[in-house]
Amino acid sequence: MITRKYANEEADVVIVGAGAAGAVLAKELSEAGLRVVVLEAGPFRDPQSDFASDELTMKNLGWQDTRIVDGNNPLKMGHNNSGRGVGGGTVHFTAVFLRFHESDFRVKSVDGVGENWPITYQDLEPYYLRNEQEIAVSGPKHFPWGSYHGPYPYPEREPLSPNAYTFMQGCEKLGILSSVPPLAILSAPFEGRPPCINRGFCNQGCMPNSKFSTLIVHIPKAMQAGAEVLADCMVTQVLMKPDGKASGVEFMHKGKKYKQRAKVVILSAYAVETPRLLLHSANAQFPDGLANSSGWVGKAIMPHSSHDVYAKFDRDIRLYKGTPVLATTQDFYETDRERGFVRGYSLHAHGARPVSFGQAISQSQSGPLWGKRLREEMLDYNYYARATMVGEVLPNPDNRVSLAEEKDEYGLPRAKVTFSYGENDRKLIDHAVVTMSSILEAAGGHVRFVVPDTAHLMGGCRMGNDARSSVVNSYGQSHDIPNLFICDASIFVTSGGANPTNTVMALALRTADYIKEQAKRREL
Ligand SMILES: Cc1cc2nc3c(=O)[nH]c(=O)nc-3n(C[C@H](O)[C@H](O)[C@H](O)COP(=O)(O)OP(=O)(O)OC[C@H]3O[C@@H](n4cnc5c(N)ncnc54)[C@H](O)[C@@H]3O)c2cc1C
Repeated sequence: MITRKYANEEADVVIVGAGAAGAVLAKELSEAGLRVVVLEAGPFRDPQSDFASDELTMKNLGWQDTRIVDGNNPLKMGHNNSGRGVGGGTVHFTAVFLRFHESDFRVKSVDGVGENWPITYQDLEPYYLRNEQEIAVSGPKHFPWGSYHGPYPYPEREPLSPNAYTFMQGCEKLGILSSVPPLAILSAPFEGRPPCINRGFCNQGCMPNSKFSTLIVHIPKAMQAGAEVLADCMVTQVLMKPDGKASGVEFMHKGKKYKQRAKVVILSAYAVETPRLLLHSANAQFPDGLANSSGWVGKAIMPHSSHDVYAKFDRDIRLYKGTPVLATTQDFYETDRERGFVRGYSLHAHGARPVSFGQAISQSQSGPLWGKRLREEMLDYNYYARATMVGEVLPNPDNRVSLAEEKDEYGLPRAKVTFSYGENDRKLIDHAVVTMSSILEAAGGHVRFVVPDTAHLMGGCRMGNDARSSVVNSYGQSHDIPNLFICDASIFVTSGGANPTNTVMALALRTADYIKEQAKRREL
């Protein structure tokens, strides 16, 4: 049994998923006086007792349910993708907190590929700023790329890790500009939280609370304002009324089924679970799934291409030291036609703990490594530096989330995730791998392993002005069902070449303002 505030009542808003977007919405809407219920599939963790400095144990922060993957480049799911639990992916994310560039919102006009967003950079700018101020992002006095050059609310992080120094050294030798990135990690005390002490366990959950997550920032504020946050509650269906509006959701808690009625339903369950929920909530009125008159639900999912380059040095680097990403370059972000492809990428100096190092090099492009050879290579862990790319992947409707035949423990069809790179994506990756290799070699290293990888899934319910070719409008409101909103990484139209969470949270703030306005005008 769970105790519930609105068991027999209609809440104003029910939010599915307490991750980056869901928690921002919960805070904003409850502080505006709306009666909010948040349903989160995973647990409500306490950083001090539930986070361990242990790579393997903390894999449980990721969404580990089986997904069926196919396509020419099947995606790695699990820890690498969504989070599961209050805070969602922000609990184990690396906290690189970049903005998208102006061109990201207009790729069709600028480069003739993909689709334009229904909003511009200027529409999101005030929300980026609000996010950065609300969580005291630390960053350089002058950030060289994009439209915003700082200053960030808090000073940039010091000291740099040896891996970051090495990356910066290589960049300097090649005339590539590099910088400390903006990070959602404190460089000085803020709201009772201490500055980072460089333990380096950001991807395992930050025990001292120096790294931002919505678990420790937005959710407590939402609860303070009256929001009900129910953990271990897996939403299994969006419920509909005969008039074609959503009436609430059905969810499971400890094997028992419950319903939560609400005036507004918001799905913030990330790029796999949101389309899955819409597709399997199909009914007689919406036989192809909810919000899917366009046929675009599940389509055009995009990871970032995220190949890693590992180079061996004669000196110690010690990839475990410090915050994982302390150096970056966006010199290759914008289209340069001479390179033979459009769009671009960011490069980060990126730390790696021993288990992920071993896993990575065992799957490098030069062939699988195991047994004695893997062990011997791993003994040299301390001498490796690593660079990683965040590469823009173009949207392709064939890359999609659909429903598999196989059922999960709730009797729901599992998500099937299909992904293949296109030609532009492959050329971009090749270019980035050469650039990363040159940087590490210029710093004195010898490239030993190139490891294919992906990160940050986006898309699957893209926003747009045309209801025939998009799922939601620019506020995340479904074109088909006016009281059903989608607000998470699934509404991205293109993927940009930068880590996405600042953009996810900026979109959530904008959607929250829109819903607050609607509530004021009693249009909910
Ligand atoms: C290892 C790693 C490192 C990353 N590093 C960075 C970084 O440095 N910078 C950056 O910008 N981004 C980074 N990201 C990406 C970032 O985590 C995501 O962009 C962000 O969390 C997406 O936000 P979201 O709200 O769409 O989904 P999430 O934050 O994933 O939240 C979705 C929530 O919905 C819940 N949920 C799903 N289905 C249901 C259901 N049916 N019922 C109830 N609840 C449900 C999930 O449990 C989850 O808590 C990283 C991600 C990973 C995995």
